[in-house]
Amino acid sequence: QPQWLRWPWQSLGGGGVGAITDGKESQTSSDQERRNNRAQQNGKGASHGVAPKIAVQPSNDDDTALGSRGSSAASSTDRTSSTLRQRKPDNVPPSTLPTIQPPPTMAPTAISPPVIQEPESPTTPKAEATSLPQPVPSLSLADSVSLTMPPPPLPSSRPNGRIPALNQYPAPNSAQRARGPTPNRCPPAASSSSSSGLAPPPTHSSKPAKPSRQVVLTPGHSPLDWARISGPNSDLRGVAPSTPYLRVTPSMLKVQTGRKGKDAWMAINGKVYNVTPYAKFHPGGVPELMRGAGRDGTKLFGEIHPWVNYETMLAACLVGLLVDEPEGKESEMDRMD
Ligand code: HEM
Repeated sequence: QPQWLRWPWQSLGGGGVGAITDGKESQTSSDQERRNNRAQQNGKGASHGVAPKIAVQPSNDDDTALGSRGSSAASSTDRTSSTLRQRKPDNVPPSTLPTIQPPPTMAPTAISPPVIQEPESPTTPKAEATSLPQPVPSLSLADSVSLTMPPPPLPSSRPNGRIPALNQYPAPNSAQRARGPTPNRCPPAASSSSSSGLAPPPTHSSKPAKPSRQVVLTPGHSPLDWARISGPNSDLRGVAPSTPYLRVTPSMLKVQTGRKGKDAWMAINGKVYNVTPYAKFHPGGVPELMRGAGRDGTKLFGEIHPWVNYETMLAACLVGLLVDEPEGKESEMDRMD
């Protein structure tokens, strides 16, 4: 076995340290230094306490020994493989050769050859990248026209040909619109006729504000309180629980006025409700609600607040359906009148 292949413990010279050399390399001295640094980094990275370390010493007589082989092309070709190969030196004495130090825990016969990988270190020179620049795509405005998304369709291309009208908010039948504009947001035309201030000019699109006719409800009678007690499982009809929905005639409705110990029934759109439990929760007050008691309040209700969802609010109070008077009964009632 040649001396240059022996491991340190095989008692080469230099204090029992074996030698590996880069041997017939074809680099300049600066290339050699870079490669040496890399080899030392690889030795650290690959060791992790297991793989043997490699310490490569520069061989200054490479160029003289190799002569014309020291071209840059040959150098770049050998660069990757030079750290993996162990080459026989030409004229280098053993004491100046690179050394391998096995980890102390490994037995001499169990040592595998050092594996050195090319590092991905950012310090590694990447001269090839700069010598082969990537073509940069041109980004002129004219070129990008065909690459970009088409513009959105114009408003005139809407299916019904109409743009959603923002002036339709709030909805025409909403409470906000019925109450008029928000106070201090759009002053009346009379006060804004002067050009002072930042208020926009009057639009004349909304009615003048009506004074609210809502009353102050007694504690425990807020809309939330009503929602709580009139839930889906509530029965506030005021009739026997097993009673089916009634067919309520006008004569039956007429006596349910809320007076003389009778509950107040009110018909709205063909349904008859017992509004007595709701009376103290009515934001318009009890007397206003009682205007529709004992009769068909559909017209009255619709004139004041057609947006109110009475069907949901009074579901627990539904007594039955308003039906026509039977023929005989009607004639009898007419006679009584
Ligand atoms: C036909 C009989 C009724 C009359 C005469 C009447 C009258 C009124 C009045 C004058 C107001 C005040 C409106 C305002 O703020 O200026 C009002 C508000 C209200 N009423 Fe009635 N009401 C009747 C039936 C009902 C019924 C059956 C319900 C419920 C199911 C109801 C629910 C409400 C609600 C929720 C409000 C507040 C509306 C809001 O703030 O937008 N009303 N009502």
